[in-house]
Amino acid sequence: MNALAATNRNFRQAARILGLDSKIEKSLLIPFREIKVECTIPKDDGTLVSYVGFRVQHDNARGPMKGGIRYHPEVDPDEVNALAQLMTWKTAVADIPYGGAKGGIGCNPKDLSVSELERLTRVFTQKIHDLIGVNTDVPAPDMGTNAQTMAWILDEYSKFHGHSPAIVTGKPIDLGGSLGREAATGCGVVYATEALLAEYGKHVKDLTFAIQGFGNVGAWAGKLIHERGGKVVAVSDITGAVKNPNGLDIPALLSHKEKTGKLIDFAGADVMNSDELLTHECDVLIPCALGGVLNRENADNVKAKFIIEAANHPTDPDADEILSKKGVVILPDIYANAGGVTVSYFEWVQNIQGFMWDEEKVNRELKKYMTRAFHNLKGMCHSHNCNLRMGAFTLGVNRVARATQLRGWEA
Ligand SMILES: NC(=O)C1=CN([C@@H]2O[C@H](COP(=O)(O)OP(=O)(O)OC[C@H]3O[C@@H](n4cnc5c(N)ncnc54)[C@H](OP(=O)(O)O)[C@@H]3O)[C@@H](O)[C@H]2O)C=CC1
Ligand SMILES: O=C(O)CCC(=O)C(=O)O
Repeated sequence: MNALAATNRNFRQAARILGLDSKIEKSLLIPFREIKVECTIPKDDGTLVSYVGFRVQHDNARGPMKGGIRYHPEVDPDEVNALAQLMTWKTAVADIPYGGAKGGIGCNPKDLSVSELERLTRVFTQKIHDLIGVNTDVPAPDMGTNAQTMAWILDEYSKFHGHSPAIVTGKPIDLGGSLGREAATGCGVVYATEALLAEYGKHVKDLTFAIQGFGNVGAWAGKLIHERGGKVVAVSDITGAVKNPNGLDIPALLSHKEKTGKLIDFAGADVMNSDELLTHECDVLIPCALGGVLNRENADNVKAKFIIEAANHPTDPDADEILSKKGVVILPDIYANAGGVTVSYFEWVQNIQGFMWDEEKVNRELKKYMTRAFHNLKGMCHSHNCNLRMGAFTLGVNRVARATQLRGWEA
C-alpha cells in the first residue's frame, strides 16, 4: 500500500471513531493546493538537467501551512501528498497554530555539487515564491536538505518580497535560525520516548536501542540516548550498518561518520547487513530514515518491544496489524517526531517578535509541548479505547475539524 493510501486509511479510521460528518471528512481529505513545477538548471559542466519539484499545501484551518522540503530520488506526488497530510495532523497534535504542507524535488542530492544544489534550490524557489509566505506556507528542512538549503530559499524569496527571515525555519542561526532547532526532532523523539517508557515503569538508561538512519534525526536521537545511559546496539545509514552488543560509542561513531561519510569501518563495531537493522535484537527500535520500511515482509521478525516512529510513516498498515498482534507498542510519527516542527514554530515566533530565545528556554518549552501532547494523546486513547496511532490521529483530526467548522463555509 503506498504512503497516500495508508495515510488516507488511518485518517478515515479516525474520522469513523470520531463520528465525523461525511462532508467534513471529504473536505479534510482533499489538499488545499498541489503545486508541480519543472526545475531546469545548468550543471557545472554546462549541460542542462531537469527535475520535478512539488509543494503540496494540505490544510490551513488552524494557521499557515508548515512542513519540510525533501530532496530524494524517490520523491513522488503521492508521497508528498501523504507527508503534507501527516503535517496537518502533526501540527494539530502538537497544538501549534499551523496547518500542514510538504515539498520535495525528485533528485539525488549526493550526485549534485554544492553550486548545482544552490541553483536547483533557487530555481525551485523562483517557481513557488508567490504561493508560499510567512502567513501562508513556511518551508523547513527534511531528508536531503539542511540549514544551508533554507538559507538559499530565504535569500531567493527575499529578492521578490524583501528581507523575510520567517519564510523558512531550520535556517542557520546567523540568519535568524533558532538555537536548538537542529537537535529538535531528535530531542523531541527522546522526550516522547521517555514519556512512553514512563507509562511502563521503564527508563532509557536500562534499555537497548537500534536506530535506522544516522542523519539529522537519527544522529541527534542516538547522541541524546547515549548521554542518558541508553545502550545503542545497532545503527545504519545508506552505506551499511554496524552493531555492538555492549553499546556503540556514539560520540566516536559520529566523528567517524563526519570524517569518512560512512558508518562502516568504525573500529568499535562489527558490520552487519542493513536489512537486519530493523529486526535486530533490542528493546526499542527507532526508524529515522525512509517511509514504509516496516512492512509485511519483515514485521513478524521485529524483536523490539517498542517502536518510536522518528521517520514519517515508517510502518505500513500491514506491519501495524502484525506488530500490534505481537504486542509491540508503536509511538506514531505524528506525535513522536513533532519536536522538529514545534521548535520551527518557536523559530517563526522569534523571527516575528525580532527577539531571540536562549537554548534552555527552547528545550524547556519543547519538553512542555511534547509532554502535554503525550497526555492529550493518551486521553484520546482512553476516551475512544484505541491504540496510540488512533489516539494521535483522533486528537489531530478532531482539532482540525473543529477549526474548520468554526471558520464556516460562507462564500
Ligand atoms: N529533519 C527534521 O526536522 C525532521 C525529519 N523527519 C523525518 O525523519 C526522517 C529522517 O530525516 P532527516 O534525519 O532530516 O534526514 P537526513 O537526510 O538528515 O538523514 C537521513 C538518514 O537516513 C539514511 N538513509 C537513507 N536511506 C537509507 C536506507 N535505505 N537505510 C538506512 N538509512 C538510510 C541516510 O544515510 P546517509 O547518512 O548515508 O545519507 C541518513 O543517515 C525522515 O523520514 C524525515 O521525514 C521528521 C520530522 C522532522
Ligand atoms: O519543521 C518543520 O516545519 C517541518 C518538519 C517536517 O517536515 C516534519 O515534521 O516532517
